[in-house]
Amino acid sequence: MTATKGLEGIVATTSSISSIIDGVLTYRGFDIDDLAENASFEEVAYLLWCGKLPNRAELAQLVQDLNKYAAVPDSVIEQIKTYPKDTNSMAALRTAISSLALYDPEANDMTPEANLRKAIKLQAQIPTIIAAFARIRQGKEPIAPKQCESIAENFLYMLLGTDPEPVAIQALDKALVLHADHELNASTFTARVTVATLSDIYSGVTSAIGALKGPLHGGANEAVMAMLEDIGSLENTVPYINGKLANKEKIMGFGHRVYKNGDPRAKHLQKMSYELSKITGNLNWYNMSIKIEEIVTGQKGLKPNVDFYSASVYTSLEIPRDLFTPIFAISRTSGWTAHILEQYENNRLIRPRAEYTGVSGQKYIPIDGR
Ligand SMILES: CC(=O)SCCNC(=O)CCNC(=O)[C@H](O)C(C)(C)COP(=O)(O)OP(=O)(O)OC[C@H]1O[C@@H](n2cnc3c(N)ncnc32)[C@H](O)[C@@H]1OP(=O)(O)O
Ligand SMILES: O=C([O-])CC(=O)C(=O)O
Repeated sequence: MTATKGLEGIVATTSSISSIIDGVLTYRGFDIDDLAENASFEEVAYLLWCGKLPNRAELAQLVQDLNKYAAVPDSVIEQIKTYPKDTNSMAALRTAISSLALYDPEANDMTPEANLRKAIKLQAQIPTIIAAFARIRQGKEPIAPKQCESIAENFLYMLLGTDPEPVAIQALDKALVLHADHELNASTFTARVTVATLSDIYSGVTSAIGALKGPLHGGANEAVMAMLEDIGSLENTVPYINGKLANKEKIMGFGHRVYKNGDPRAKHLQKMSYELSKITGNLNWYNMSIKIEEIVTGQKGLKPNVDFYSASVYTSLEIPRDLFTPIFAISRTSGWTAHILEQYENNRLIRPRAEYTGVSGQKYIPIDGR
């Protein structure tokens, strides 16, 4: 038995949800370029869960359900109030999502109808939790969700406390479409492994959030912004990045396990970053990002991934840096839960093998003899 480091190139499951063959990302057969230009996040979530685009009545029903479930149990909000004020935002989200299960009477109901309903509940409640956490740590009361046409609008409203501008709603909605699913990425694989033991959907999403948190995966978008802030100016960009590359340090937001010729989502986020920067009148982050891309692609051949330009997009939307990865989680909840439903439909325990590299033949020595 020989191990493949990082399971690179291993095909671990079949799935009909999304595909990244030949550098083209599709959700249920629809090209991401088409969806990014035309679909709302709610249409995409429906597509991922149900395998087809919703008609008007189906979409209206989903929006109604998302509004119905968006409020989070008071006990969960009270618990968030007890978190230390400097809690890591992904740790807070992970803990709060896990505790949601305690208050859902159908948490352990494994019927397909209950599981789809729980997927919709999680999709509705995760934005509310993140916005509540963000306000509570500032000493403010959380804002209850209102009846909205979109998760993007409701989230910005609950986070910022004012009705968001249409341009901000559209930008966040498009970012959610772009992040919704991505074949067997690390967090989705994690979710599938968890529920393949026939554990519940809350356990699957809680595990997935833990995997998304890391800077080699979803945590990279926050790390990109930290890097931009550390660089500070366009003049400092070239020496800073050259220094990192000379030290063989990774540049966050570049490279990908599967895409070697570029991530098809990055161009959309780059365009959004430019357009939003023009509106805010601050092109600094965008110009620095372009310069970084020039250097990293020029010297290492590495292309920006989905996390790179999303950092400047979210900053233009006045979203605090440590909420970037939780926003990724809002979007990816649709993909995680679609994969969880698919796993349940045709389940088998996921249990690979390890190539043993330890010592053998040891004999027990009584403790006083060691
Ligand atoms: C939503 C997402 O999850 S997208 C990915 C988000 N993560 C990041 O942006 C973090 C930065 N990028 C990386 O760490 C990697 O490119 C990953 C984790 C995304 C993919 O990793 P892998 O396929 O395992 O590639 P691995 O880390 O082995 O890198 C291969 C080589 O390219 C180099 N490399 C890869 N990414 C980078 C980078 N961002 N900056 C500099 N060098 C890099 C590695 O140092 C390594 O070089 P070596 O062969 O000389 O040792
Ligand atoms: O697929 C991956 O390895 C990471 C990624 O781009 C994603 O999760 O969107």
